[in-house]
Amino acid sequence: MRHILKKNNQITSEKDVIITIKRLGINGEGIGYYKKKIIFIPNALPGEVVVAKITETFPKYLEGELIRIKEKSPHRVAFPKNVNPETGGLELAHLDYDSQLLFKKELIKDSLLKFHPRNYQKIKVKNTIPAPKQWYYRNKAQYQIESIKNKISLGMYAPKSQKIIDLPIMPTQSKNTQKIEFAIKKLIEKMHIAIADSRYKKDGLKTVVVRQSHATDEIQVTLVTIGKNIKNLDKLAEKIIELENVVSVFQNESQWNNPLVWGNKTTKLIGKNYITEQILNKKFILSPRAFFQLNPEQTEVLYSTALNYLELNANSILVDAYAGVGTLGILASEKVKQVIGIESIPEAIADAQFNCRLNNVKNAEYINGSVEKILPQMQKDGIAIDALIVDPPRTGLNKQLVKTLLTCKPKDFVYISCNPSTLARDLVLLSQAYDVRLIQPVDMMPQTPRWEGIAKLVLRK
Ligand SMILES: C[S@@+](CC[C@H](N)C(=O)[O-])C[C@H]1O[C@@H](n2cnc3c(N)ncnc32)[C@H](O)[C@@H]1O
Repeated sequence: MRHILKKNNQITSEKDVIITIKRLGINGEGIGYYKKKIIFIPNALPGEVVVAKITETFPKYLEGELIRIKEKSPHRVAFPKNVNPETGGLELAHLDYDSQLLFKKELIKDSLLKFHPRNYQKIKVKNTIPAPKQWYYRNKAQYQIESIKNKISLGMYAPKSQKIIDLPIMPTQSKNTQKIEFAIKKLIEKMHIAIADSRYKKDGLKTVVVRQSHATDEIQVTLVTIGKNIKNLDKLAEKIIELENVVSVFQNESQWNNPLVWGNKTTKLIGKNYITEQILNKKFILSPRAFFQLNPEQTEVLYSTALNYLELNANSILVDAYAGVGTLGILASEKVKQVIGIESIPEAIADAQFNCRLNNVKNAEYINGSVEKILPQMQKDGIAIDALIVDPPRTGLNKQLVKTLLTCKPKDFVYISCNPSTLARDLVLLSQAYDVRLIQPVDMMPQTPRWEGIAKLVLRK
């Protein structure tokens, strides 16, 4: 047994243990048991017998680090070559792709079993739809930047660490977005741009976001800064826009006390106001802060599958709740009488309204505000909703909102979710009035445990 000094200066023991891995956890870690206590071991696979080091002890569970594999899973594949194994976002890269798809089907089945919405045993969970590309699919890179002893690092934090992996090779990130991040780092070094430093609360550059349109190749760069006046930032923007495919550079201002990457104020430094993306037969403009799926090719599959689950007709009033830049509503607009979109970010609403004009859509209206406030108001105003799409963030639907839905009762209802736990939780209440006909997982993020799926709900007669 070795002894280590922990972060909180307590001496604890650290020892190697042999664990049989039973299943994968929600974050893709192997799960086993040590002395009847659950232990999470990243990079270990079900069926494997591994030697692990216990790294953290909590009252209800342990965390471990994989030291050696004694018995290997037949589903283990080689981790991509030349990639730093500390790089985050590749939690399942050591598992073959068919098993990744199965894992994503099992994730939602496990959540249904945990929360058991009405008739959960009868809910049909379909096989996960595979992504067209398993590698190099991500269209947006959001890299942090730091300068320590005059050495600049631009990249992502290693999991559970404050260490930035400098210019990581990310085999899920599109090659162009990586190339532009690398080129921007060189410019920052050459032009001596100030880097934000939390130790001395020194203002400067904090994050470099590069997003590329799959349809047009246009690249939008956003420089997130702490503070407004960063010396030579405009000159840096002039250099960045000369890089291949870059059409605009923005500055987003954040503050030290902001726990999020993005601050509230975004201003254009140079170039176009937006980039244009295309999904199926419709075009969408994207301003820097607007949400857009990270895997554009698979987004077409996600959206067309979701819309096919709705029985829309020329008399339908469709509500697209959590509308982003209006994608789903605009794609459905030809089939319905009216689309009403609800979205909380004002810039996304402006994009959605522009997108309607761009696609000559005249029967869609976008309302800025929270779904929790706008839907009850619509109900008070006597607007009868025939069909509803909700596509909320990971937290799922607020309980009060679910109660509103149970009283306004749209006949057709599709729930797009990025979190199987909150989906299963919300289905408990929703299944009081709705039958959950099926759940279709769609793999938007190969090599990661990130989950996306669609639930089709039909009002019970
Ligand atoms: C998962 S995204 C979906 C966007 C869009 N449906 C798409 O696929 O591009 C969730 C969206 O909901 C918005 N949002 C988050 N909370 C909200 C709320 N309480 N009310 C309205 N919109 C909200 C976010 O700004 C984001 O655009």
